[in-house]
Amino acid sequence: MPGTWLTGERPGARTHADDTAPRQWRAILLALTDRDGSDPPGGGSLDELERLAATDGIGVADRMVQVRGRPDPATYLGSGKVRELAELVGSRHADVVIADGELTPAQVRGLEDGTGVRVVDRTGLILDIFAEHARSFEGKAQVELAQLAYELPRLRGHGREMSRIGGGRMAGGAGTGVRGRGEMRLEIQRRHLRRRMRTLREQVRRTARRREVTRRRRTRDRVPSVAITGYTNAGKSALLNRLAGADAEVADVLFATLDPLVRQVRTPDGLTYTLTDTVGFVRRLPHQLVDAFRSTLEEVTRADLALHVVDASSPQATEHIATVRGVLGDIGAQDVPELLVLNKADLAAPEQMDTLRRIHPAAVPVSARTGEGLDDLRDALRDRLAALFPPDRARTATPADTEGSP
Ligand SMILES: Nc1nc2c(ncn2[C@@H]2O[C@H](COP(=O)(O)OP(=O)(O)OP(=O)(O)O)[C@@H](O)[C@H]2O)c(=O)[nH]1
Ligand SMILES: [Mg+2]
Repeated sequence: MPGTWLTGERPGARTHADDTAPRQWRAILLALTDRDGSDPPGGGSLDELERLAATDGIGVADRMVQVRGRPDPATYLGSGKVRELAELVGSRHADVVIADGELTPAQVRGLEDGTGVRVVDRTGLILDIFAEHARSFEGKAQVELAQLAYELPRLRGHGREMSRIGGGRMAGGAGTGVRGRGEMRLEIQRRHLRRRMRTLREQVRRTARRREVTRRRRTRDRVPSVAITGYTNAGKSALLNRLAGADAEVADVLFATLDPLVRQVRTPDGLTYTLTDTVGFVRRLPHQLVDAFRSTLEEVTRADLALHVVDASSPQATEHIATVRGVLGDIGAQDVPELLVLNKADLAAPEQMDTLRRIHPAAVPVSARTGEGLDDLRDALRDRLAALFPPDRARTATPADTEGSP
């Protein structure tokens, strides 16, 4: 499987001249920022990039931020800054440069030529993490699909810009006729990727269809469904474990969960509902992943209620809420009723908790760690479900009965 940028040379696989033991990869984080230093990307953004890097087993040697309105089309940074970056790479013994923004293939090449080390962007890093965490057949197929979508335009020699820069070098005189040999090889590679993508899409579609059948049966039986959603690392899996007595993987890394996990839960007054844990969101979630994971993400779209979990202890809690709602809108889940949960109440500063509660009066503060607030959450869930599924209707009506009625 063609992987992303680290395939075949995972961190730790390298040794340095002065020590023989394998060591962790070291990265320089790179960002462009507007003149006022706000967005993109403020400190929060590079902090998040650092967490993403750590999740992928990469340590951060240093950060470099250039104030610059628009990236240079060839080198991302200005040429003086590229030299500065190369010096930083050398003095910090860095192995890789990770850019917070999205780089064009030309910019990757420009920066790699300028620094002599591997250069990757945020999307490539996130794809790598997803590839490491994919467990199920479906998850792996989705990740590979996203990787191929990312790679397709990055194959050397693609596009108009490349036919000028690289095309001449690759095809120059080596082939016959109008198209050089390099260009033909490229076309074969591209065709191969596209064919593989079609196969993967079909696999993903088949799994999604199977899930759809199960879901339809539950709808017919009027079993309400609650989907846990939220930013990555918010504590979604921890909450599922608390509410459903499940044993979903809980880990202090980003994107620990990629596959939907469904559990049945009974409220104290006997209402049964399903609770689904699924993949978390992140700011600027790569569109290749949104496309590939659409059927997984749509678990929320089909749910009767979205349990939106927020890490209330994060300084970025408000941005995270906005990001999650944005992605939910993108996948067509904006009309699913939401119950907001302010998780990690044990960690959050009291002032921050007060602020969040003021802005979101209906939100329920809980701690999946200590269990605090869980009874309130169970009550809130019961009330919301009872409102959505009045007991008399739940027994008599079927979806077909209500279809088309006002
Ligand atoms: N202090 C504290 N830590 C929590 C709480 N809930 C979860 N955590 C921790 O936060 C980290 C992430 O928890 P998960 O349940 O894996 O988060 P998630 O939302 O499922 O994350 P992904 O699946 O990676 O998107 C873990 O280290 C948990 O132990 C809480 O209420 N308080
Ligand atoms: Mg999880």
